[in-house]
Amino acid sequence: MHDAQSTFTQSGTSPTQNIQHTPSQVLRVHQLAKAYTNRRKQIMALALSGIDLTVEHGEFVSIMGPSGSGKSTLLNLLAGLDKPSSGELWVQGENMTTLHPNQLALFRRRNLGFVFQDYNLLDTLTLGENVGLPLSLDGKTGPEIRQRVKEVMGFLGIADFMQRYPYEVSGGQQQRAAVARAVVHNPSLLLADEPTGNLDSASARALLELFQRLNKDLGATILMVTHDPLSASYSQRVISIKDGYVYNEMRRTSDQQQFFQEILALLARLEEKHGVA
Ligand SMILES: Nc1ncnc2c1ncn2[C@@H]1O[C@H](COP(=O)(O)OP(=O)(O)OP(=O)(O)O)[C@@H](O)[C@H]1O
Repeated sequence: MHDAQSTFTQSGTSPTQNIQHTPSQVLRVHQLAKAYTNRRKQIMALALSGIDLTVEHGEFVSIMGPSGSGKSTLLNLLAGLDKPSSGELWVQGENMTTLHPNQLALFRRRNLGFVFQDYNLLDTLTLGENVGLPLSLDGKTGPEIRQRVKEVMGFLGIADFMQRYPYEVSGGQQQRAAVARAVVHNPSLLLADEPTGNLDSASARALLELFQRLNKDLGATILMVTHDPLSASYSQRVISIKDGYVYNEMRRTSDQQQFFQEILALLARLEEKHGVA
């Protein structure tokens, strides 16, 4: 174990003057590092050790990597749920690492949408109420909320289930409602953590096709963490991470089947390097 203070500067204190933003970038991550420390500030795990990446407006990007490579840690930092040990991240040109907690909470609510593996819907609310929640929290009026909820649930093919409770619909329908809730406020960036992890293969494909439609038809910018090469083949770019740094970036230049084969080959290389036979 190392001494955390000797390895990292505090977040928000590293120089940012030389970093160039372009308006087309929704997300920019510069030298992001995260060490988990114990109470004595000794490093227990160096989960991320200097990640650089950007996501442009209208991109659909996947993050892949072996177990323990730092995917969840990265997503938690991007979501503002945890603080980096060093480095910076900007969403829509705003440096999230320097925002005051209250500003950060508001910024996350307005600019980010989240989809989790286990849906995270509130059981005491109908699907329609769940979907409308981000708008209610933002002080929108009843008619405005109803109109927008209807529109988004219609686009995602679940308008008929508006009055049902989560336990009255299938897992695939719950996940669509979770996606509707994540995009109802038109976030700058949709973050998805293993969104198909609890779905059967037909529902998983349907959900990924919806992600593609959100991306292509509505211009949604999506960053999805996944273990699954088939899921990743629906995106346009795959960023793989290994041992806490970016190992490789691969852009889809051919059809989905070919991209799927390229991702399988990449994963085999990643696992070789990891010492897995
Ligand atoms: N709260 C924590 N405290 C200490 N170490 C942690 C903590 N969370 C994660 N780690 C360590 O950080 C490293 C990266 O973990 P992380 O969960 O980000 O990986 P992952 O790629 O998401 O893994 P998986 O695919 O298995 O979910 C691992 O070595 C893990 O043991």
